[in-house]
Amino acid sequence: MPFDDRNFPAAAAGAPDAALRNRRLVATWLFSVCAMIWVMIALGGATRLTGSGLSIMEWAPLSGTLPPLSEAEWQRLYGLYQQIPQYELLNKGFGIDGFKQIFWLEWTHRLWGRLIGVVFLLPLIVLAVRGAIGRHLVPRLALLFALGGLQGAVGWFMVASGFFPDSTTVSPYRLVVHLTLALVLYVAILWTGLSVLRPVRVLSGTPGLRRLVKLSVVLVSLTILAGGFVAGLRAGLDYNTFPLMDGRLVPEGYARLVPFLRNLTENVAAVQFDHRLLATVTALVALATLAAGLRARVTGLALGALLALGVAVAAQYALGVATLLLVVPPALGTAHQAVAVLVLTAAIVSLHALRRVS
Ligand code: HEM
Repeated sequence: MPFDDRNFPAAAAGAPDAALRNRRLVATWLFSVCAMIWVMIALGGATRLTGSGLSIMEWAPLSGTLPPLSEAEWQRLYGLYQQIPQYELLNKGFGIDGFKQIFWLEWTHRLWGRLIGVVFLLPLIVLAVRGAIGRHLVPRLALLFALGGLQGAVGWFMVASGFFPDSTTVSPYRLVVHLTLALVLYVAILWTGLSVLRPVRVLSGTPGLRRLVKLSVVLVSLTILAGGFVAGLRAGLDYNTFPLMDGRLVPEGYARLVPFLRNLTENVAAVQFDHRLLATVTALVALATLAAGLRARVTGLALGALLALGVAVAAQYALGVATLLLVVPPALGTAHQAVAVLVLTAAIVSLHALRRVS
């Protein structure tokens, strides 16, 4: 969908100042939602890494907003938790106080999700009614809201896989679907906000630079996907050396599963190796992209975004290695998950700033 003045009725009516104000207002709102999704992704990482994600066995989008308000309600929820294998296998006998500790993080994660929905929907209605957003943009934003609701359902679909017999964690596949949908939503809202703010397409950079930026976006996305499988399989708890894995560059047993494709998602050694390899290629390509941008003398937002990409990817690489060497402490693992979103953000803003005029 093109972003032009038809999306901002005040401009069409010949009021450029009002249109500019509307654009800034709408963009600020969309970027605020992005910031909330970023916090949500970090909270999700902390929830997973502290083993809190399976503590609420019900999916109650409305009534679940309130935490337990009586001792009887705490006991009821604790009773439900005692029925799942994670309690039997990992937390047996940790008592109501232990249960409360893991409950609060998962509850906060869900509450934050509901808040994002409210912060998206209410301004959407108000801005659309006041004519601050035009007819052309409303369906796209409504679709994004519906996708947000779907993400809540996918979250529950993921959590439900943790209740299977003998299971103490959720399915890695469902975890990756949940992470991917969160990032698709994040990128779509970010891109929409950027397009609202900068509807005029100014061509800058060279075709070679634009190709490198696109490659960076693809590689960052693939590395994040691979990271999802490392997290889902808890593959960071093994091979805690760098750069060698058990004394070898390519770990023994890389291709031990048949058919071969299963190794990419189910074999701890291969999943961790692939993430390392992809991260290394991503970091090199992102730094080459920054160098190409400096050579092409890009300025303004494009320069800022490319510099941010270089810094973020280097920090993320270092964080990844530290997380691995220290055997995934929750604080570092959460930071690694959060900074991944910043790397993606820098790559997407670079792409937007350098996009081609059609
Ligand atoms: C461009 C660089 C990198 C990106 C974008 C990236 C991204 C990610 C993401 C998104 C996750 C978690 C996904 C989730 O929780 O669902 C993850 C997990 C992980 N990554 Fe990276 N990563 C990068 C570099 C590295 C490097 C260089 C290493 C180590 C050599 C590393 C080691 C790990 C480990 C051990 C985990 C699992 C942590 C956990 O269980 O929470 N990463 N990565």
